[in-house]
Amino acid sequence: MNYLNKIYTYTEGYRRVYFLSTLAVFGATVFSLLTPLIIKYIIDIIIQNFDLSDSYFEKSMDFFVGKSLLNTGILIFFVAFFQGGCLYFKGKLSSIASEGIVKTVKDKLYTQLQNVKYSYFNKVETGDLLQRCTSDVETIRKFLAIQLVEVVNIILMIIIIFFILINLNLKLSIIVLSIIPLMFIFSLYFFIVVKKYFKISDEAEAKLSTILQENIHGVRVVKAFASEDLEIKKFRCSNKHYSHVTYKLIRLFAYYWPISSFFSFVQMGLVLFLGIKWAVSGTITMGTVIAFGMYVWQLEFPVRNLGRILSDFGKASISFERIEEILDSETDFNENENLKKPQIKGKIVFENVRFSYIDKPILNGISFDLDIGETLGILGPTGSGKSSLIHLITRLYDYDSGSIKIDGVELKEIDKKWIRKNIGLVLQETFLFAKNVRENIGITKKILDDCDIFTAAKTASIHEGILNFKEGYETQVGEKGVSLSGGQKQRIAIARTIINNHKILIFDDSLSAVDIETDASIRRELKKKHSSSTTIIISHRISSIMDADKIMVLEGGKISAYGTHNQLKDRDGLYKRILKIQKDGMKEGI
Ligand SMILES: Nc1ncnc2c1ncn2[C@@H]1O[C@H](COP(=O)(O)OP(=O)(O)OP(=O)(O)O)[C@@H](O)[C@H]1O
Repeated sequence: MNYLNKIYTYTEGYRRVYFLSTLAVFGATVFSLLTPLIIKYIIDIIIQNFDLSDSYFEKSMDFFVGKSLLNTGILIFFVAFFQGGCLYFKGKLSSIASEGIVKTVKDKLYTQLQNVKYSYFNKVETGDLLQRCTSDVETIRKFLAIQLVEVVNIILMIIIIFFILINLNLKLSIIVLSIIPLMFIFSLYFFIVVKKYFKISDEAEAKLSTILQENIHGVRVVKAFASEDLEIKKFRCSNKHYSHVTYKLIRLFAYYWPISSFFSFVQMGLVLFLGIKWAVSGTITMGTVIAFGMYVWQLEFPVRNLGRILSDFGKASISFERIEEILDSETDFNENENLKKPQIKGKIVFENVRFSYIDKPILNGISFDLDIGETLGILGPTGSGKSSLIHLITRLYDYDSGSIKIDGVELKEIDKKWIRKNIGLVLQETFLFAKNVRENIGITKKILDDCDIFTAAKTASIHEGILNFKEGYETQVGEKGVSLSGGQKQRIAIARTIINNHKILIFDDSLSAVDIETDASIRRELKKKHSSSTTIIISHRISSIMDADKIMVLEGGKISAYGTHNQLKDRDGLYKRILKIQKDGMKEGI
């Protein structure tokens, strides 16, 4: 029930509406339970002309409607009208409350996903995350809007009917009501069994969404490798597992309904058999038997539905746990930390920096320094730790030991958001948003200024290219728009980064998809317009880094060579070898 406490915390701001909706439930329940008593009054007092009993209800009826059938009919009409009114308000108010609460949950989820640690996304699958943010949230909405209110309704109904039946006839009510605990225990047992299967089913559905999402995302790779058959097989296997689990759930429900029907039939059978027998012998009135029958009938569906609602409680609790897992995950930003927000000028000093992913050592004693406005080129084989190094500068990961200072301030003492806002990073993988080119370039700007956008695009050597698009800067990119070449996407991503005139610029292999000439032109423009920015360029292409003030060769997480192009070009080692390979390749026109 811990999750109920948590849900309670989310109801803040909507508790009054929820309370009013509970009152409406109460009203609807009370009105719905009046009808059988009125019918009993009609049969016993109006038709059979029995004497009034001691019951307050019959005395009140006699006072208000007398023995008139017409007046009683009008009363039934009003009871139905008020019951309908209460049901309307119940639906309306519980929907307002549940929608409001779900909105809060969605806002919290989205904010949390923006703030979770960068490393969080290494261990979660996108399909699973999407499922948590959509169908799990929907399960919570249904729980709050329908099931919770329904449970209150059923419990109220059982309590009120219990008191009415006891007052009508103690013996018959004990026999009839003794079936309810059996039904409840059965429902509870069912709920416990089914909860396990709901979790398995949710996980299977998430797996299926992940495969689907991955496949749609990577459809080009699948087609290029002609691996459609393999993908279909993978999907079918997952789909089979999902339908197997769902089938198990359906089978469990298929057992549930006949068994709970059996309980209901026994209950109704007892009322009819004993009630009519006692009515014939004159122990109770026929009106009482009919009222009993109506109450048992009224209870039948809610009590039978209790198991289903309880099982949905199970589903909601699983969904809630899955949502809580996201909300409880560690975030990157701690408001209480009160970290520094120094003005960033661009001096970077690494001293004996070591870093590992959990227990996998990646960087081993990295030391170098960069003055304001200097350019560092980093070269190294795949997996040597180049990206990891720049992830440390932006505090996407924190170093284990050693020191990184930005303008003399220890990096770990600088606010993460602040440092990221002050560093322009072009990532290795280019991602563009499903917006137009103009919006993509200015996505980090509050106000889109065309002049800034054009300047950034010109520096990234993409301005002319954009103007050649049919709709120019208004051209949609991303899923709905035209397909851009890899180089065009990279250059838009570069423009998006440099538009902010950061004092530190980092390019993580972000010129790999452009030709050598464009690469040189972009670097020339950068030097001209961002000469005061400290720049780090990671590249596998010597020509991209040869003009840098300093060049670092990274091998196996260690600096194997450090210097200028002139110092490294003749020194034995990786740099010289790659230079030769690339020179030879150019000569051969590769
Ligand atoms: N999130 C991660 N968790 C665990 N290991 C990781 C993670 N990211 C990278 N690695 C590992 O760290 C090592 C260095 O990776 P990194 O991305 O820094 O290399 P790189 O030099 O940038 O490679 P490339 O030139 O291919 O981009 C690799 O062995 C990689 O497998």
